[in-house]
Amino acid sequence: MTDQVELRKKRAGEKAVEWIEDGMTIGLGSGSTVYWTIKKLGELVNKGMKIKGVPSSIRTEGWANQFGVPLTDFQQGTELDLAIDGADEVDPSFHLIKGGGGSLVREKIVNAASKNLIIVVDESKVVSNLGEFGVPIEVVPFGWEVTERRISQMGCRSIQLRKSENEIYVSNNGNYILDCHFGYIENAMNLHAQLKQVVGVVETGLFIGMTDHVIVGKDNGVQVLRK
Ligand SMILES: O=C[C@H](O)[C@H](O)[C@H](O)COP(=O)(O)O
Repeated sequence: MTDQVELRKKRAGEKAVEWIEDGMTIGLGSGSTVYWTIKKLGELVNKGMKIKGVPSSIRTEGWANQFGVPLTDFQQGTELDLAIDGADEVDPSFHLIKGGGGSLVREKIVNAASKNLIIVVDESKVVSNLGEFGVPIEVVPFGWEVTERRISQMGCRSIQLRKSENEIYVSNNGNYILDCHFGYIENAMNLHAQLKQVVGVVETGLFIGMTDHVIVGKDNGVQVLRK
């Protein structure tokens, strides 16, 4: 990754803390852009801000611990005021493809539990149509081959079982991920609904109608997109 891309991610990630207020409970998304949010949030906590975070991945939990961001979980009747998360693609309706880092299920649970969702991205993630980036689909390992065949019959142009260093990638939930290219997606909500009907599918990386604001990191600053 170039320094310029990293700078754009940093700008977007850091900007998001401006929406965080004392006393809030925050959903902490996953990925290299949210890393900057968590780092900045750690600075604010060290200066006395009182917040708690609910992490959406084991990696995020590690960063929160590293930067001194206090954590909580859903067991304690937690209500999330705000969630901040990254994305792999954002379209003009703020529909998203997420899960490039494999955290889609926990991210969707955290984001759906939050009153508001802010997405932080570098400008390369803002697209006119979803679909260039394959849709990650988390599936139960048992019978994944059958699940894959069913999804292939749904207009999927290519489908790959995600691997990491030649081993099958296993999500934080113990599941596999299929990366599915459908070409440009005309109706993301329909596609998501159809995929969810397939036995063995746990969740899709299509996040529809959840996002309130998008913060875009650019070469010359940040842009805040509002609905
Ligand atoms: O599973 C990973 C998440 O959906 C990430 O939020 C997404 O992949 C964007 O990550 P990054 O900010 O590293 O591009």
